[in-house]
Amino acid sequence: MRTRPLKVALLGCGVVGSEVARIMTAHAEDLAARIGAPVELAGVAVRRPGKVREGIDPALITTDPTALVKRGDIDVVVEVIGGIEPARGLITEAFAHGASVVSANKALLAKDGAALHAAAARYGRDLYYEAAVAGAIPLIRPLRESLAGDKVNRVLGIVNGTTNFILDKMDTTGAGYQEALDEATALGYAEADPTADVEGFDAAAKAAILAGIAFHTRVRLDDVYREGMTEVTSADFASARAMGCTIKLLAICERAADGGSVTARVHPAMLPLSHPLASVREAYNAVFVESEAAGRLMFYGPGAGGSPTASAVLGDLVAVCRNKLGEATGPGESAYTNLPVSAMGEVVTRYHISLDVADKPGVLAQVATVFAEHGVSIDTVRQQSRPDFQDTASDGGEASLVVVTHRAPDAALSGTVEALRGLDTVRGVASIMRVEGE
Ligand SMILES: NC(=O)C1=CN([C@@H]2O[C@H](COP(=O)(O)OP(=O)(O)OC[C@H]3O[C@@H](n4cnc5c(N)ncnc54)[C@H](OP(=O)(O)O)[C@@H]3O)[C@@H](O)[C@H]2O)C=CC1
Ligand SMILES: N[C@@H](CC=O)C(=O)O
Repeated sequence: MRTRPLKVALLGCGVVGSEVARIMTAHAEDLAARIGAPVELAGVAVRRPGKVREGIDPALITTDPTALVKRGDIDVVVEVIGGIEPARGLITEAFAHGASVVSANKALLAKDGAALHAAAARYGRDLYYEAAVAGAIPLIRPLRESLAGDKVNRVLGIVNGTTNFILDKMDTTGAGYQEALDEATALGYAEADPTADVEGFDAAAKAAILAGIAFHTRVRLDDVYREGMTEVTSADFASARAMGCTIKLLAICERAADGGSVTARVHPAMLPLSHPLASVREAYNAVFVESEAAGRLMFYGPGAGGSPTASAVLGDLVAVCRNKLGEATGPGESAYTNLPVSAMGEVVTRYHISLDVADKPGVLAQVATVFAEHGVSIDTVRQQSRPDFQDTASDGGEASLVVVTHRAPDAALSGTVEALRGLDTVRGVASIMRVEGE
């Protein structure tokens, strides 16, 4: 074993960084044995130097991450600050000053992954980011390396722990949205600004990364259709239960049947209780991969939290350190196909639409005609009178009409809903939710 240690600069010492530092110290001997050289924490960059940080030598703390990465003797930079800047500039400086980089920063990788990969290649360094998608779950490496000889056609996943935690609590305990979010934040799952979680930005970033790796193409954050989960109500859960479903915020990346394009989307969806992803509880993540030769694979585990995420960071650290010692780099970017990313309108799936309608003769026929005119085939219709509503315009009361469709293009469904809103007898569109799984 080499005795001279590899030097690691830790940028950020929050939920994830503090766990990385703790495990580096606690498992120093094991890490050294696996790498073939000891690893030494050479500096820890933070924003608030006065904060007590258990187990970290105060002499290592700095508020100048740029000076740390420019020192010239750093072998690996671990970036767990998050956000776009200064993280992006620091990673680029790290490459320029001789270091490889391990990052957990999905927001940055989804936005600027291509430029960062190009910079890493230019300087002959590694850029690893297993922790950026689905926390502790080994996913990037299996997709990039283990499935490199296969053709992945679909990736369907629960990739945000915070929203899965909230939806699970709402479903199983009847908890309110805010109560469940507060609990997820206290447990360290949520981002500093939980908007990124609940509005689906975090999952969209992960979907962009996953789609890019799975289909060997370039998918940017802006290519991902995104809907958050803040509008999901207890009434939606009741509708889902009536259909034998639950509701999950899903990231779905698909290759078109003709192989000529891909789509990536994030939105809440009803999922049959029999689907393996339906039983993913609390902040757990799971990703279902469908490939030509391997068939269906499922990856499951903790997707957020300091210690699980640190596990993925340290796995990358070991790999990058081994590459350093071997004076090699690992597999770089696999984006070589440059497939176009289709718009959401071209996505084909099923829909659950809940309408408030006047409860009088002919309404069902009117509604069915609108679906037919837009080429959307109805699978089931359920009507329920609503004694709580009084019809102001006519003799009848109001009814709730739940339509579940067969598979149809998203654009056709949007057209249908727009036309339904124009009917006098349709008082409102209470909810529209996609239905995934068979
Ligand atoms: N938390 C999780 O479960 C997961 C997080 N991630 C990703 O990991 C990364 C880190 O997340 P997390 O640990 O939760 O974030 P935190 O907010 O807990 O930690 C951020 C750290 O960065 C430091 N920091 C912020 N700005 C600067 C700056 N300008 N210069 C120096 N240091 C700075 C903060 O310093 P100070 O301590 O002084 O405030 C803090 O130590 C993010 O990219 C996140 O998306 C990925 C998977 C899961
Ligand atoms: N906020 C994220 C953390 C991991 O990426 C989540 O809740 O999944």
